[in-house]
Amino acid sequence: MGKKRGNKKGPAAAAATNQNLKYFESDLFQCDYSPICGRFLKAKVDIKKGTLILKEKPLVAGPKVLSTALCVGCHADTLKTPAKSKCTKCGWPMCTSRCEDSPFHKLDCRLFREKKIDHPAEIISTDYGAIGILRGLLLKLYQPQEWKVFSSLEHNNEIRKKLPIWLENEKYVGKVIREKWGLSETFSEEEVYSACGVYEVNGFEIGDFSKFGAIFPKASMIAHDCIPNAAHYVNEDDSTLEIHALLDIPAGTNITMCYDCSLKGTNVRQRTLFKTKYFTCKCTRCMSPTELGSNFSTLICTANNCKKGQLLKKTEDDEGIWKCSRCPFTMTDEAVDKLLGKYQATVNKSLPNVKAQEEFLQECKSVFHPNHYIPLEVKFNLCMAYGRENGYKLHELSQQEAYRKLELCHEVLKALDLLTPGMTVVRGNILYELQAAEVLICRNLLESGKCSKALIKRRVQNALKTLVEAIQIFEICDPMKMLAENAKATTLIELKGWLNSLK
Ligand SMILES: C[S@@+](CC[C@H](N)C(=O)[O-])C[C@H]1O[C@@H](n2cnc3c(N)ncnc32)[C@H](O)[C@@H]1O
Repeated sequence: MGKKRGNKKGPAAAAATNQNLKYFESDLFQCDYSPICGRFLKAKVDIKKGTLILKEKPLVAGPKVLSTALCVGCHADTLKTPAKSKCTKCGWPMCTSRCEDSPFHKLDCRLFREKKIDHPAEIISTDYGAIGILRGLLLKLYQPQEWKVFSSLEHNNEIRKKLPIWLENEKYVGKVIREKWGLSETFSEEEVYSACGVYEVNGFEIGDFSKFGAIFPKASMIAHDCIPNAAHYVNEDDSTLEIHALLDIPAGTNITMCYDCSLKGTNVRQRTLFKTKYFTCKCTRCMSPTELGSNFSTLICTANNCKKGQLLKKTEDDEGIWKCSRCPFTMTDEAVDKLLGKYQATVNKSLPNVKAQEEFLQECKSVFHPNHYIPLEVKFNLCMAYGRENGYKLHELSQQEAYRKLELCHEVLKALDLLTPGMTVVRGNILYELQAAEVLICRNLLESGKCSKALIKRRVQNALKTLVEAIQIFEICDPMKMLAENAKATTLIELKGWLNSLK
């Protein structure tokens, strides 16, 4: 991680306090300001977990910087599915004439028409990636009220200016908008770079994750925390964003989201947050070397005469040295990152089945604490894979495999309870798999006659509760709503029926 980076807000954020904070308020929350994280949202009343805190339509949305060849209406990749049509008004490429109705294309369509700006002649052009930023800038010309909101959003220019991203913005956005499209009189350099920053710092990814970003001003006021109490989901059909409470949020408490990778270790989270949002998180989890006792980043000492001690980084240690708890062995941050990168690459690419994942977990034992995020990710994958992968069915699991699935689900849940408690989708998935394993075990036990009916009934009652909790989580998460409906219509009814028959 190298040197600590200060988070003190610069003039842009200070100026933002002069903006009408009321714009960002609702019955449930108010907007406040701190010199460390700028504006943030705070609960006005007690908010119960599962509550819909906010539902918002995008202020603007468009392709992300560096996107190539796409439909300017629906943003489909026209390299994969060639554009068959053109916008009848501005002539830019579109999949079909239906894409012309896209609300996102209105402002750029008007400008391209008025200024006679033609689409790039080349099939592959990164100019398309400047359209998202242009759409933000066009609020200045066509929607001044919305421009006030857009231009008040945090851009972190003071930090971005010193990073390679600034040159990338200049090459792929500044030059395209101001020089190629001839808009240097219309938009100053400062405005273009600030709009780039607003997208980077506040943008939510929707649709094809790598290509399409949107600005939801109210949601973007929510501060980051590595143990968040709220989460967002985007409805892909109408691009609305919903924020739900993952936990009970008492009145006066900050509403927080995890901007990225809550299920990674501190080194990875901090690096990603700085790279994408330009700040260093100082939440309680980041400040705790053991990540609040979870050992999510803890390594096992590999020194020949030790192999037992735990390797931790003291967060106040500027040099980023990892020290063994039992011997003088140390590792640098760079060496740790290299090690993590190597194991993460294996997890991402070369564990094709349950057997390979179980073997990998054995290998991990000499390097990582059992709760380290890398073995934990594999354990999560295994929870989902046992009885599901490659066409092999849940009821085909042996009793031993079902117990293994159950054990893994409990292990993962324990870590989630510490680090991402509440109604997260990950928790919903694990609960769903846990009840499935438990029900299978109970059916086998009943058949074998090795367990009393009363005990089996108690276990099935618990499995039912677990299933209900999983369904409640899926119901608030847009991409999982269908699964919730299916589970209610089938699994839940079957389980209740079975429980009734266990008299
Ligand atoms: C999406 S914006 C949040 C709204 C912003 N605070 C504002 O006033 O417009 C994200 C930026 O807010 C700041 N921020 C959010 N959470 C933070 C935290 N936990 N610690 C420090 N800065 C934070 C960072 O500058 C980050 O890049």
